[in-house]
Amino acid sequence: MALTQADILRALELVKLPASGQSLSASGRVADILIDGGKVIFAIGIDATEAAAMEPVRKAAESAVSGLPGVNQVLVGLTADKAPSSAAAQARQQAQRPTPGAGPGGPTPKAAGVPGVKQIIAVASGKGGVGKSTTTANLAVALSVLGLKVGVLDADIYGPSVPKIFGITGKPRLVSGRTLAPMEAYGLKIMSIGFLIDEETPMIWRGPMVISAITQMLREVAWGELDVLVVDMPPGTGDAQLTMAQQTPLAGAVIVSTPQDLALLDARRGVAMFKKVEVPILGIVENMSYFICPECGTRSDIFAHGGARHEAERLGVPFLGEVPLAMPIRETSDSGRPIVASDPDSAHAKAYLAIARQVMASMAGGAAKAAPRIVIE
Ligand SMILES: Nc1ncnc2c1ncn2[C@@H]1O[C@H](COP(=O)(O)OP(=O)(O)OP(=O)(O)O)[C@@H](O)[C@H]1O
Repeated sequence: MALTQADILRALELVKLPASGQSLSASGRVADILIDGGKVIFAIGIDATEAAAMEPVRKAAESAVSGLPGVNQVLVGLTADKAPSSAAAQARQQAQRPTPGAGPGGPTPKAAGVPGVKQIIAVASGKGGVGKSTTTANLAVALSVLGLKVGVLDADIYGPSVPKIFGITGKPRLVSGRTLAPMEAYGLKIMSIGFLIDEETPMIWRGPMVISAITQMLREVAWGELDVLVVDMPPGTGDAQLTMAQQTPLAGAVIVSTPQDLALLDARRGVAMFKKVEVPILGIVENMSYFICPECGTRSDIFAHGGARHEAERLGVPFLGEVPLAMPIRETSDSGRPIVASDPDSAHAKAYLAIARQVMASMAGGAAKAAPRIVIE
């Protein structure tokens, strides 16, 4: 007999919520049950502040449903559509804000959220394809060249490309229990959501898995001691991105944009999203800013370069620097050798190093505190 949603809900009657003792099925929190042959996927709705407390419930739900006849794979995600209460957000903010004047190389800031990791920063973009992952990778290598211990967490559920940019093949190995060893490249510790989510998992099922996957990548990876963990966020400003920004103990966010008007509108939305969850903006990077002809050396400002600098000024957030549209950046990024690692003396690598210095300065200064209120038009 084919499995039905009623079978799933019956199995979930055995799973109790820790606070109330109510059964998970009766709580009304189970949503989006999808049954595909022997594969079952569903979400458990939570308040964003409950993520850690509800993780055992998620695991119990997974094992209860795994026990049903005919089930051969179960994926359960926690989803939060409510922002954490403002008191909780404030407490989180205070705990994470770097001590004034303390960069990642300086005195240890208070609770960074993940043991051993001093600061976690996000690299985000309001839309896809603007070069966010290329920027993440080169910024991470540049921070390491500047003397920091750096990790990269690829949280781009829609197109995890960090393994490719760093030329990583294979999967991380288990070190103990559920703890995974990060992969390593160019002296960085690297973990990607691509290692955890099956490539064939349809996009609509990825959203519900976001919180569990992020929690797992933050807490169940042996990161060791890091000065900074750079998170490559999924592009855009939808629910998945907002949930992720809430669930990751971020010290700040870098927004990548191209100079086009449309991309800048998206960048503005990105800035607004982080403000909403009270994550400081470290600044905006203008990628594919201008083009230098490799034949004649002539510079062309294809999209009226300088738009992002102007936008940053308008929004009252730091402008971190510009990166040209350049063949060597694309070639090295697409062949697993980020340019800052493979050609550190090139002008392009220097552009990323200058941005990394700005990011360090922004982190040390507690980011854009005096930014004006942002209204999305
Ligand atoms: N400054 C640059 N010059 C030339 N090519 C670039 C530059 N930045 C990124 N690229 C290229 O553009 C493509 C998209 O870049 P990337 O994957 O970093 O973007 P993304 O914003 O992370 O995309 P997605 O939204 O798909 O995750 C890649 O082929 C990359 O090599």
